Amino acid sequence: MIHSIKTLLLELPTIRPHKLSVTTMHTQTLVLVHITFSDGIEGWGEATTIGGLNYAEESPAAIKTNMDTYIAPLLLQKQPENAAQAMQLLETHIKGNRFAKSAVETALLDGEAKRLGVPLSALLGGALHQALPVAWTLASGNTERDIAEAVHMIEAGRHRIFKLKIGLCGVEEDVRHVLAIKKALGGSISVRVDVNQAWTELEAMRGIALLQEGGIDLIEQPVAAHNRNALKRLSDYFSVALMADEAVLGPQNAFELAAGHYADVFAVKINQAGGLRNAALVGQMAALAGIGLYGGTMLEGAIGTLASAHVFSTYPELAFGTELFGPLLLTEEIMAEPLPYRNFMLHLPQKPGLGIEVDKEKVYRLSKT
Ligand SMILES: O=C(O)C[C@H]1C=CC(=O)O1
Ligand SMILES: [Mn+2]
Repeated sequence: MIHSIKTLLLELPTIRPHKLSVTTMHTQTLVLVHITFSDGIEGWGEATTIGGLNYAEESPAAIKTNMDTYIAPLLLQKQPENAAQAMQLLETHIKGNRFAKSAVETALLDGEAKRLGVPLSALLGGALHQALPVAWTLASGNTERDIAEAVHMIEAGRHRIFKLKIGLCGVEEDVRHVLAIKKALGGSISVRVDVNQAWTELEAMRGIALLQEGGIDLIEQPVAAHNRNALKRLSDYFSVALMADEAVLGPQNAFELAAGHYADVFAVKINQAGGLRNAALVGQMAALAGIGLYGGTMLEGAIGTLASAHVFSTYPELAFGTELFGPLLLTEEIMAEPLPYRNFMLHLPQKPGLGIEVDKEKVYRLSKT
């Protein structure tokens, strides 16, 4: 039985300002869900978004309010027997709120996996990968600083795939910034860009042509998420891989995008998909449609990052790797031990549930409530 559900807000500083076309982040707010069960087992889940309401339609405050006011009381009253029943209950009575649902499902699956003594991925069919490549986002807003940061990451064995956030400056200025970094890092390093919806279709035609010519590997969400027809026209026209990110939501919408081949690659995010099993389904559908997969992040802390890693470990292939670097952007460690990042990869913990213990005393101390 579910004994208690608590939702905590933790606002943690980032290691440097993180500049996107939609906002500049100085902190990240983690919404943690802590479930205790009557047999003494505990489960943890997490939701994050980016820059309040700048990126998506659920804010941290709204996630907590809806958890405390609607979702937790419903689960405590109905006492679903497993995560699948819980998610069906929430689908029936709670419209939207994909991020909150993802956090709850993570906590429930963490608890179930601990009870069974298996890693969380086992409840999703089992892991096909024991380690996942992890990209780093260069977003300091300064070309020289980005190059120095990338060189440091390569030398430290941390990252050799870099994603650059663009879309704030003019197309030509952004392209100059990207190609200067590509040139400085050399041919063996993968450089990609994320436009976060900032370009019109005509700007995208100009920008993508120059980036393709300059050896950039992947162009993420160049146009508005709702403009799926433009994304498809661009994907059909260019040979460089185009990735849908903000456009990819839950399974229903991913099914339509996959069936119509609206992009070459999907960035899958557990929050955007509305949970772990949904994110697993989105990945399987994309794979069936011949669409490449990329393990996306909503800049989660350690809990959401581990949950995402368990999902992505079940994918048949991850042609473009992952960007599960969220905890490395934060100044505070909230787990009993840091996540195992080694040799440019995140290694999946083998212990039951998410696989790494939360530093409970610390998260309660840091939480605002
Ligand atoms: O992909 C996004 O749009 C959001 C996020 C992922 C990495 C990063 O730096 O920002
Ligand atoms: Mn993106």
